Amino acid sequence: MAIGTGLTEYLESWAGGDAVRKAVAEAVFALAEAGIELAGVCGQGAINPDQGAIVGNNSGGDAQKALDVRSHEIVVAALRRRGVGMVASEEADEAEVLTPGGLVAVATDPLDGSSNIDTNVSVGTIFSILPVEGEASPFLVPGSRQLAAGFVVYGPHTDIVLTLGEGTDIFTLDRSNGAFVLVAEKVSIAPETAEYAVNASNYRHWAAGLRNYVDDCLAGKDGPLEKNYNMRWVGSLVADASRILSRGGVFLYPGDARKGYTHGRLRILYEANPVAMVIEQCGGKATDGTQRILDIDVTELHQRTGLVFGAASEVERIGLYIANPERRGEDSPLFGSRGLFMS
Ligand SMILES: O=P(O)(O)OC[C@H]1O[C@](O)(COP(=O)(O)O)[C@@H](O)[C@@H]1O
Ligand SMILES: [Mg+2]
Ligand SMILES: [Mg+2]
Repeated sequence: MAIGTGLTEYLESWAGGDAVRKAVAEAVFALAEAGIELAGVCGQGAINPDQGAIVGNNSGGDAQKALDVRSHEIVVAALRRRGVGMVASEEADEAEVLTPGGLVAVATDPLDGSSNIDTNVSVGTIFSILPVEGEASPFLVPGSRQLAAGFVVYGPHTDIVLTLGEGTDIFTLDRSNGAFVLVAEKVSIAPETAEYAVNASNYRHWAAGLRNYVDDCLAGKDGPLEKNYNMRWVGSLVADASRILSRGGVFLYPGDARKGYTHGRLRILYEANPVAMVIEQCGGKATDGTQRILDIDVTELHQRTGLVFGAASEVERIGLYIANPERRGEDSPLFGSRGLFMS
């Protein structure tokens, strides 16, 4: 598809006469419609002072803001209008049937990064589109079953990052006419990087392998990795993922020793799986530290997972550090020539 193609033409041409593809396309249209509405709502900021108010807790135990609840309602209403069969959301304990007989189900984080909402930092809506087949839950399957996935980012511009399983493409909202326009096709992530993203305030809770990796990044050119690293952490997964799509890098949110953080913070169904599919479709990798995210069994809607994704070689390097903490990753062919165990 040519750069500048509208989302409608792009999806209609991809779907053709295939019933499941048409259902996927309808789900993406729904998410685009919800995205336009949410971009407006988020853009109001403090003009609407109640948005940041805490109104309860979601099933993950996170504080739920008024805007989280509103985002959930906007996304669910759009999916219902477009005939999506079922929805599972960060903001609802249970999955909900929207359209009996619908061919696809959507798992969503309706507002990712909502703790940032008052600070005018990019937030977004993450989505995973799965097939509905028989009576079994469409959600309790590995992420490799996703038909499509992506996220909408409400930042200086509103983007939809989308994969239909044939590469990852990016659309930007043209605010003059309300249409999403293809701006980047078949995005690729360079396998090597010297930029990592991690919430380093958790350092003391990490396992030795991860501490060793970050220590070696901090040692820069003088350490075993023999290059200077840069660090970035937005704290909105969609914004950190967008940066990695545009200029490379790796993101780490591992499990750690804090109570409730054994499997990290991020939820596999509607955060890690869709981001992992997007990243793999760019040639990157996504693991829980050692295991491929898309191969992990999902047994609960709000299941958590460690998440490491981005530049393929760096994700592999991090896996070696985690798997062999005592050897500081020196088994890796990617390790610098001055590894700690090398003469
Ligand atoms: O505050 P922390 O521990 O750095 O966690 C940041 C992570 O939490 C999240 O905000 C979780 O998403 P929600 O805002 O949807 O709960 C991610 O977007 C982000 O990567
Ligand atoms: Mg989130
Ligand atoms: Mg959220």
